[in-house]
Amino acid sequence: MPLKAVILIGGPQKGTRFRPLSFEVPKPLFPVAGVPMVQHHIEACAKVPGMKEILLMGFYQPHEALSRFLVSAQQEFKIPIRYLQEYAALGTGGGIYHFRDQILSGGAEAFFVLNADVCSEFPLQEMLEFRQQHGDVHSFVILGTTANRTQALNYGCIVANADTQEVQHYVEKPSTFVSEIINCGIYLFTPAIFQHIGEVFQRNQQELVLCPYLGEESSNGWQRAEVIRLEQDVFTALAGSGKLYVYKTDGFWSQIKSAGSAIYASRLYLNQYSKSHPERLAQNKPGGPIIRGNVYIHPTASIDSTAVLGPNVSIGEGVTVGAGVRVRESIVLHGASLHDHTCVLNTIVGWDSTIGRWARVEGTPSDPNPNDPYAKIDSETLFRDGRLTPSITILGMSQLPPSYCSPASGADSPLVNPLVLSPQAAASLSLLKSLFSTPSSFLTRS
Ligand SMILES: Nc1nc2c(ncn2[C@@H]2O[C@H](COP(=O)(O)OP(=O)(O)O[C@H]3O[C@H](CO)[C@@H](O)[C@H](O)[C@@H]3O)[C@@H](O)[C@H]2O)c(=O)[nH]1
Repeated sequence: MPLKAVILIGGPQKGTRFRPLSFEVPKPLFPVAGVPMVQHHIEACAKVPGMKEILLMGFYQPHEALSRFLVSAQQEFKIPIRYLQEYAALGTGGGIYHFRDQILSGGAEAFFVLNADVCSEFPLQEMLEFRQQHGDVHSFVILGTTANRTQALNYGCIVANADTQEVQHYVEKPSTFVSEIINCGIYLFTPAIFQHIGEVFQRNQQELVLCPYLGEESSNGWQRAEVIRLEQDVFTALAGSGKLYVYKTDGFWSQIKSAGSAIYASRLYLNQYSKSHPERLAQNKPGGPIIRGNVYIHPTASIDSTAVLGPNVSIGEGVTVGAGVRVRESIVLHGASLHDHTCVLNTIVGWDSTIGRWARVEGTPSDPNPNDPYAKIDSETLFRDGRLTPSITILGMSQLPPSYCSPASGADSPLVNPLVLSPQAAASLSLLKSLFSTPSSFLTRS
């Protein structure tokens, strides 16, 4: 069966809880377990038999980093991968409706939609099989998992028939308890979904005709009608109609909203590597550093043989790790340098940062409650009850990466456009530059 996949990558106004890291690279390209966050999605989609094309959909201006990533992913996974840019944030349903012809081109009979900001085992094949067994061929499937009663309120909540798994009731982020089964942000649709999204679009348009002032916020009323949320506008209406089913997974799953959740997601993916990519996990070797648990080291990194790394450590491209260094539960991003005897725990060390000799950089883990099997990571608030929520430590980068500072090169790629920064974005980037150049020189003690 010809299949497609759409990965919703959002845009620059999204991912605010991921700052300052999302200022430097778009959040979907942030490395998790050594590879860009969305590469895990792409890899899972590329494995599904019949997959014809993978579409990344968002409202980022195309730029060099994204374009380079797409070219290398196409080569690695041997499947067409394109970026479709929304002219504005159209919501989780508006973008796929706007680009429906592109999604269905080539005769796709079904397609997956995946939120970029989740990490998962991505049981896509299982979702296909589940649909064969439980629904009719035109039914839609949501991937669901179990959360605890309190945390479920932060997600889309699903009430399903216990025998058939048909969704009877769907409420997006309810204010009181509805169900422990939550929406994982991974869906299997057939082309028939566009009729349902189309109905919402028509309704939005009619509302605009009746109440034209509704369109005043946006420069254009059409745009407002095109903003559609899959969850509130479509799933809520589909629940109870016999067309929407939930496939529950016990496999690992987490949102990646805050930078702290990137360390947790890295741990989940590194665990998975022992089965899926053992070659990506560092081994203890004579003359090499001491490895504890799951560790990813980029082949270009230079690690002193007396360093001790792990568990859950990802070391990026060109990183230098000196003698006697200890790193645990951390992500060290490309170009960073950890001088001799530094200790780095529960931290993200930003691109090109330098940590001076004997420095200790330590954050507080923001893991889910280990005593609750259904606990999810809490990434909602920086402050709770007026107090700063303890979290991982983040060192920003010491200078802006070339891909963000200079106009794009490589005119042969169709995606490459000169980067256009709005005045606000340019101002915040220069503010960041000044803020983050100071701490990393502070940390250098040679
Ligand atoms: N292309 C595009 N992508 C978007 C847009 N708005 C959001 N996204 C992408 O869609 C995903 C969901 O984003 P949010 O709107 O922030 O929703 P959420 O709070 O993460 O909740 C969603 O995901 C949960 C699971 O992680 C679900 O439980 C919940 O029901 C909902 O689907 C993210 O990957 C985000 O980048 C948009 O206008 N356009």
